[in-house]
Amino acid sequence: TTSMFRALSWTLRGLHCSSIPLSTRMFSERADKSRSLADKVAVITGSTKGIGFAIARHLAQNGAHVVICSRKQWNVDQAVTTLQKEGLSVTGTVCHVGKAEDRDRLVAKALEHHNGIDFLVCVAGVNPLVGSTLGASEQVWDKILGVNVKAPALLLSQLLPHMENRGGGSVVLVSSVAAYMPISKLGVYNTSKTALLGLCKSLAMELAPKGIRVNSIVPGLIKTDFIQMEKTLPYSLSDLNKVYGLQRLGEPEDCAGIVSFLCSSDASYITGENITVAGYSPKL
Ligand SMILES: NC(=O)C1=CN([C@@H]2O[C@H](COP(=O)(O)OP(=O)(O)OC[C@H]3O[C@@H](n4cnc5c(N)ncnc54)[C@H](OP(=O)(O)O)[C@@H]3O)[C@@H](O)[C@H]2O)C=CC1
Ligand SMILES: O=C1Nc2ccccc2C1=O
Repeated sequence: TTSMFRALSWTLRGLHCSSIPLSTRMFSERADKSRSLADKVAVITGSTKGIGFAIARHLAQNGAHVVICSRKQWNVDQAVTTLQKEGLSVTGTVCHVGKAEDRDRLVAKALEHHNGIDFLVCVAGVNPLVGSTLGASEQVWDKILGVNVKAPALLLSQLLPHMENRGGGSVVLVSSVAAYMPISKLGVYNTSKTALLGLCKSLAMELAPKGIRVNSIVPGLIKTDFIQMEKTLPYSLSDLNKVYGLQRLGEPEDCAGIVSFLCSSDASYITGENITVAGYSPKL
């Protein structure tokens, strides 16, 4: 509960609500110490739109230098320009996370002006298939697992020495409630998002001795371009939230404060966690 309260405080800080009454002196002192991510460097994949863009903006508002990327140069240019105009420290490059040479370019970009990397947030994800799991071609399996599951691990392996240089770091993976509760006709995607939860646990264990924490966020339905294909499904996923939840769909910004929190020193004893951001709780 305390960590969720801190997470909420981070979310509100991002919205510049600095006048929140803090209940205890101890909490207040700790929060002050960890206010800033200044001098930290964050790499965020799939960050020119939607959830990744909101996370990039929030981390940068908290003082981090943020390196954004996505597949399309135009999207990168637009996103960098928008955030720089807001006075934020942001650079970017084209990177399709499934391509080794693109990942190399991203790492080089992140190291251009800085001598290490502190945070990696893996947001890029794809779902090219609406259809049955067993009807999926090998090509579809390779694409979905390649981008959603393999790429975060491969990119992290490239960034690892640069995180170790900094004496530790924080990694955040982006799964989905589809990991817990399969969405019909998205079987391969569901499977990839469940695999990410396993990846989170394994990496958390392997990297703990190096002081690198690995957590994941598990979004529910968030209003972005990604969910356009929901309209092709024979039912409305937002009904779930209407029955169990906070009676609204999520906004990309709903996913941002929790990531800044997980990167911050307030979360320094939290690793291997999967945190749902769905307006309802799909698990015990
Ligand atoms: N929206 C939702 O309801 C939910 C989303 N998620 C997850 O959140 C993540 C982001 O989704 P969301 O923000 O909604 O999607 P958006 O479509 O709004 O944004 C996706 C971003 O990722 C980039 N991108 C796509 N493919 C790649 C790739 N191969 N390499 C690098 N960048 C890429 C896109 O830019 P470009 O086209 O230039 O590459 C864009 O910047 C995904 O992993 C998704 O599975 C999870 C649960 C719910
Ligand atoms: O792709 C997705 N579509 C969704 C709809 C509802 C909840 C999660 C998701 C996804 O991750």
